[in-house]
Amino acid sequence: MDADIEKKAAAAKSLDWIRDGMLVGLGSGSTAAHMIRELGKKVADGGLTIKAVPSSDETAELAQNAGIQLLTLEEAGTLDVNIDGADEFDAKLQLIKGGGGAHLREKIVAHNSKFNIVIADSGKQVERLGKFKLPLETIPFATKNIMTELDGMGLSPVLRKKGDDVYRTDEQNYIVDIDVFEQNDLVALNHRLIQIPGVVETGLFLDTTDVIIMGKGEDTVIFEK
Ligand SMILES: O=C[C@H](O)[C@H](O)[C@H](O)COP(=O)(O)O
Repeated sequence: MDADIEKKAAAAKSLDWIRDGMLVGLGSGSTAAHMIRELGKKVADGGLTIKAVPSSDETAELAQNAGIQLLTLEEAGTLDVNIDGADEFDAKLQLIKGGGGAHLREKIVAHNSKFNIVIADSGKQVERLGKFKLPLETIPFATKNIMTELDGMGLSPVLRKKGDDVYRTDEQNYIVDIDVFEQNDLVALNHRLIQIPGVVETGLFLDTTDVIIMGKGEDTVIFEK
């Protein structure tokens, strides 16, 4: 089944959780983009009034074009619900995110939301996280040394590029992708990674998710905590 059909199905279903007057976190990536366009349609129809906080510059532009009223996180404070995509998820509702380099702001938005919904196509479901390389957002000043340290930990770091240039996040940091497939204790690993000065955030979302809506063909399957 076409992954995009499943992304659309999951995105459409997630709007069942949105109520009038809510403050909504908007994730990033192609699945979140489907959700934002659908949300925009509901707002334009006049049936729904919400305000939203975007998790990336790209999402902000998309949401503005969809007619969704945006707030900064500072203005919003705590959000009622956040809807975002994922690169991988497992049976414990643990995620790898950051394939699009947005996981720093995404994690901040998730942390500041009362309820977190993840939307994904069925190709994102895995038995064990780590086939997808784990993105780390790093401070440019420290990145070469961080990569040497990660190499010493056997994590095969790769600096993300965009064409011939080094990829820059919305916060103007770098992304280093690492191999965590052989790692048995992701909680301990995450803790160790975040302790390295200059590692700003990891793409491991281990305990933020409340519900995962997975597209399965044109239907959806729901996984709850
Ligand atoms: O940095 C990007 C985000 O974490 C996305 O939510 C993630 O990469 C999933 O993207 P997509 O829905 O395009 O597969």
